[in-house]
Amino acid sequence: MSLGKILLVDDEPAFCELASLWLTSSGYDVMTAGQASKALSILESFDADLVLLDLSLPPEFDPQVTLANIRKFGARPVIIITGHAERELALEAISQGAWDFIAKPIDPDLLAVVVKRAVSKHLLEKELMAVKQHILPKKDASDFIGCSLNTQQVRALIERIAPTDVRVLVTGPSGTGKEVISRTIHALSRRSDEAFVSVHCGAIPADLLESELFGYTKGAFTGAEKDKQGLLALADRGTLFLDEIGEMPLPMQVKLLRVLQEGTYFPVGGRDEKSIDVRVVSATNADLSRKISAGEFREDLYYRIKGINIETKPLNERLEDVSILVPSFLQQLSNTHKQTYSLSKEALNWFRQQHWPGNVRELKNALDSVVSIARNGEVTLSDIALLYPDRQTKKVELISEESQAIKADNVNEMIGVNLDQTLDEQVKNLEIQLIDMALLLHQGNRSQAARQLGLSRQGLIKKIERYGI
Ligand SMILES: Nc1ncnc2c1ncn2[C@@H]1O[C@H](COP(=O)(O)OP(=O)(O)OP(=O)(O)O)[C@@H](O)[C@H]1O
Repeated sequence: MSLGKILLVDDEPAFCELASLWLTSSGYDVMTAGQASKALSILESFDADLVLLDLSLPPEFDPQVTLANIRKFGARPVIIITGHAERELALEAISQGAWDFIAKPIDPDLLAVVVKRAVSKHLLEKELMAVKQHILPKKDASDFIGCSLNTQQVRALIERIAPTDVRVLVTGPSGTGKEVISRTIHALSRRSDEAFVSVHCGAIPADLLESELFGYTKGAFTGAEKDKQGLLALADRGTLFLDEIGEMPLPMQVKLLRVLQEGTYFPVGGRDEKSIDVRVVSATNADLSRKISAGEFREDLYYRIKGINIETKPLNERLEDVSILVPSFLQQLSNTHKQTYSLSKEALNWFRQQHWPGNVRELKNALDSVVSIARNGEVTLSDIALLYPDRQTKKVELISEESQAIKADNVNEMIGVNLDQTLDEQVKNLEIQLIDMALLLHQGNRSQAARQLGLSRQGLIKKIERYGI
């Protein structure tokens, strides 16, 4: 196993060859470069844990130029190797961010110690970062992606209620992100270190649901050869996600109601009452009021699970979100496949102009498909036409009530994402665009636009002045 990756930057081929042989035989992966610019391009594909850098490099052969570029090597340690052994230069190199300084001719024993220390430090830092990213709780609801007012409101609600223990019912059409919302609530809650247990109430056969949820004791039924914990026990201290709760059979609804009222249950066949501490988040695309009227869903259970209701809208009522969803999913695909994907402007417009009856799930699947056939990672309209020959690029109307006056094209032109900009710049641009949109919708009436944006009239005027709208 390699001890780490080292990039050696020196313009003397003989030294490069010798040092590289020596480091390789000591267990490191080594690449070499004769110039700083070449070294930087190697780093794009070779994630070195250490850079060994000569200070006097072509074309300038000026140590000051090399010193000024040290930060371009990123967070990895840089050890300066040079014939210029002056103390001044050494100190300057360290002040510019170098890890250490070794003078030629190099003592191999000293190099071995210094290299080992620097590589270990960097590998430990990388490990620590990975652990931190894994364990640090997320602080916002940005996993629920979108820029429409509705999506922003949902995100704000998630962030407000996640830290409480209130029960949540997420309703809305299939593929609109109900599970994303539920997982985000868990991730932002004080229970985030505990389990998020998902139960698909419609997918588990009715006669198995009780034992799946409550577990069973040995001998409870034929085949129950030993005690088995149920999903409720697994979710203890965490979050229980009851997906498609509208499909839960009535007899099971009665039993669930008892758990929610008492916080206790009996495993199937068991006499020992178990206590449970779970936060319940439920989701459904069914109309529960209609189901209650039809006698298919218990009203008392409805009020037990409802707590706070978050409602998701169909994607075609918030088509602005497509402009943010597509680049975000594209970025996720690039990360997963370790390849850069991009989308031509026309292709992005095509995505903005579809109706997406299957909502975000359909949009995401369509993007997955076209990316898989795109040449050189760039998705074009012709790739889309190959997979969706019947879906022409056409103008669509936004159908949300308050947006009826605006053509989708207008909105899409107004809401743009640019991943090259800083977050602050993008937030500012988004604010300007949303204010523009609200003013347009209300024919310039600032009071109505402010109400729509959830601002006071004075607050809106301040923003208009600040942004020079
Ligand atoms: N706003 C969103 N941000 C990020 N991803 C989303 C969003 N909405 C939906 N998705 C993605 O779309 C797919 C479907 O989402 P999800 O399963 O949460 O929908 P759902 O409403 O629970 O669907 P169903 O009712 O069919 O279970 C997932 O891949 C999810 O990651």
